[in-house]
Amino acid sequence: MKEIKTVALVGLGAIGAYFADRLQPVLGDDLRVIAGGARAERIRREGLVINGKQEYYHVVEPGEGEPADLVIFATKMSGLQQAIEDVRAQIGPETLILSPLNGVESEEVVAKTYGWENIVYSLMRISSVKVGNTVSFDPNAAFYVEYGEKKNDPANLSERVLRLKALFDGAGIRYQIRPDMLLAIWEKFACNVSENQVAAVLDLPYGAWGSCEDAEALRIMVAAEVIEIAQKKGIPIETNYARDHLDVIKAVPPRNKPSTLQDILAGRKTEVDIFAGAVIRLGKEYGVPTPYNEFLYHAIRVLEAKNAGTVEGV
Ligand SMILES: NC(=O)C1=CN([C@@H]2O[C@H](COP(=O)(O)OP(=O)(O)OC[C@H]3O[C@@H](n4cnc5c(N)ncnc54)[C@H](OP(=O)(O)O)[C@@H]3O)[C@@H](O)[C@H]2O)C=CC1
Ligand SMILES: CC(C)(CO)C(=O)C(=O)O
Repeated sequence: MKEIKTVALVGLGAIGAYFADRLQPVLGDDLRVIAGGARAERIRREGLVINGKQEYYHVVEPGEGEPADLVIFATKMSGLQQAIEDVRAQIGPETLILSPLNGVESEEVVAKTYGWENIVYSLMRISSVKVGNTVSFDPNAAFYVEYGEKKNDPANLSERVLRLKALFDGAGIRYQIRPDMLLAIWEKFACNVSENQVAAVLDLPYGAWGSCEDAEALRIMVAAEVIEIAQKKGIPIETNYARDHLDVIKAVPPRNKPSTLQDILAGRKTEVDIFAGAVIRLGKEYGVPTPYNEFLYHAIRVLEAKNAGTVEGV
């Protein structure tokens, strides 16, 4: 089995920092952080402070270098297309690709340029926050990557899943290889669409779902639209998935905030287009009405407009 010895990471933000933190100690300069222009200069000059520790990385500019064994996309969806172009020199016929962004579309976007052949499905079950040049996540929390082929038989994993497993084991990156990765991605999507968006509109931390019945009712109503679309697509998600997920949510520190609320509070654009935006589009395609997501889409756009200072009188 061919060892993964070189990794190109594009996106050194909240999620990218988690990978960088774990991969640099085992790969050294063979972890290449891909960045160009002012961003590259800033990363070279300032590095990144991860959980209080100053770190510096081997920065490789777009167009430089040679194919890596693995490319990890860790940008937001709004930056993914540019990242796809910037990482071109790092991608050869054998390069494995992970794009653990939220939403259900990142693999498709990457596949439009590089094909499906080398893409391994993935998502992040982690809560990480980047503010300025510092990233914080609980290093001891049971965070993990879910990854794998579309279908995975634990007794007969594919070679590339095993190559990634060896890398993650060596680097101390926790993971789960789910038997059905499309199911895993849609379960996470149901969480993000309901938790992130309701929390963003009502300014709620994670503690709300287990302690406030009305907040919980909204979470379930919004998730139901995603679950109905997923079931129409043939994804075997349980009708009660969101309700049953409450036990997992209760284990999240009650003060934690989903990333969409963090974006609103920090005055950044949110990822509403890959949450409610995608649900509305897919709802039309599969004949599922999505009124709660339509409401949330516009509500979050209003919050963005307030942040941008374009709502008169605010
Ligand atoms: N944060 C979290 O806890 C979780 C996030 N996710 C998902 O992971 C994805 C990434 O989120 P997150 O890490 O929070 O986002 P961040 O905004 O923290 O990080 C994105 C990083 O990508 C960099 N970037 C953008 N374009 C390029 C490019 N062309 N070349 C190099 N670097 C680039 C940005 O640099 P710059 O700042 O210079 O623009 C930024 O550092 C999202 O889809 C998110 O929903 C999933 C689970 C949890
Ligand atoms: C942290 C987590 C898993 C919460 O839904 C997330 O994906 C986010 O905040 O965007």
